[in-house]
Amino acid sequence: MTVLVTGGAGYIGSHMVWALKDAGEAVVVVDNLVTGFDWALPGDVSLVRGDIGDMALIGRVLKEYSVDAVIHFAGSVVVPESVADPLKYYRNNTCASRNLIEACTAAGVDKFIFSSTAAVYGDPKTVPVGENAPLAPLSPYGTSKLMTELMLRDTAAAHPFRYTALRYFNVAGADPEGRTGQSTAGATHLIKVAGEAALGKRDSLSVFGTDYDTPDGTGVRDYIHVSDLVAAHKLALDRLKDGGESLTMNCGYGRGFSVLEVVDTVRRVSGKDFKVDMEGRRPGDSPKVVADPSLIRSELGWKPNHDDLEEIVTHALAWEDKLSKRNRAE
Ligand SMILES: NC(=O)c1ccc[n+]([C@@H]2O[C@H](COP(=O)([O-])OP(=O)(O)OC[C@H]3O[C@@H](n4cnc5c(N)ncnc54)[C@H](O)[C@@H]3O)[C@@H](O)[C@H]2O)c1
Ligand SMILES: O=c1ccn([C@@H]2O[C@H](COP(=O)(O)OP(=O)(O)O[C@H]3O[C@H](CO)[C@H](O)[C@H](O)[C@H]3O)[C@@H](O)[C@H]2O)c(=O)[nH]1
Repeated sequence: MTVLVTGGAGYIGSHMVWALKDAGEAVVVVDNLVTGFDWALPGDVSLVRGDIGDMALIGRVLKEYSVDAVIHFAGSVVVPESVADPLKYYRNNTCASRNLIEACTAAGVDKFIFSSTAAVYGDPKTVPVGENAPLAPLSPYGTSKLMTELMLRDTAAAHPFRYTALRYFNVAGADPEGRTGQSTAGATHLIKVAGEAALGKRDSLSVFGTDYDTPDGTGVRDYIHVSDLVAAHKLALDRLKDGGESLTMNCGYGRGFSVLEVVDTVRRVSGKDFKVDMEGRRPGDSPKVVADPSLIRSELGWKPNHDDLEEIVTHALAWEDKLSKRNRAE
């Protein structure tokens, strides 16, 4: 029995594939390589290059590889881009996921794990935010993911189909063994951008918004190490295999750091100073988003091993350095 990882050549998906291989699971990846890289995958993993919205292709893959569970990472991920180009997000996140889910029900694949996001909460009234908080995304990205959560809920009510939706908070860092990391070209994520600035790949970093109602006026996020996130998926997969019912859970640590705290940490860990420009707020951004992780801890017995901003930044910088050497060698 094989696990299909969609978006497995991307940042988080490639970490998942390495972790599944480490656990001895058979894996097949479907990725169109729009933002992913085939070299991020272990050499012996099958990569089917194609679109998750292509039902005929997905149907063939589910059958040919005897897939019994899907972990669905493929999608478009940049909040401000979704504000500028909402229909891209409804096409590539909502419509493509719809087709993928239908292909699963048609093939009788009944276990599904979905990459949702803290962006479904928008600007939560209470922080840390629990799963029962009002869902009010501030961006088409968040709405496109919430719509997929709703499709999963309705599909599970109508078909023999069980899912786990994990609402990730801000994923960062890289594989501690240095096998993969975030390689996204033109990345917009704070820790990635700060790492690039520290290594001289960018001239400066912009801080988007300095007048939020937060201790230093900059946005606060719950940064979670990608390896802890991937471990939560493995626990969720095992739970579904044991017959667990559908669940939606936050995946974060329960504490937040401001943009300026992240910048300070990157400067300290790298030993490199870089220029920081104070700018206006970025469209679609929440002031403060921090997880209440009680549910995932109790349901999955999830215990993070890397809840340390310095460690997250250390691994992100180590990968950034490796990526520079790789790009120079090409
Ligand atoms: N990075 C974060 O902080 C974060 C937070 C919350 C949720 N997520 C979610 O996690 C998932 C993975 O994000 P990531 O940061 O690894 O992004 P990424 O861009 O590195 O990975 C996405 C992968 O999906 C592939 N892809 C995109 N559209 C596709 C399609 N239609 N068909 C086939 N392949 C396609 C890309 O080529 C890429 O390899 C996304 O669904 C994202 O919304 C990420
Ligand atoms: O160059 C930058 C980049 C970011 N920020 C700030 O840093 C914080 C984090 O921004 P990111 O772009 O790193 O992440 P987001 O919180 O916007 O979104 C990320 O986390 C979300 C979940 O919280 C989503 O799921 C989404 O996929 C993922 O991009 C925000 O306050 C943002 O304004 C800056 O000041 N400068």
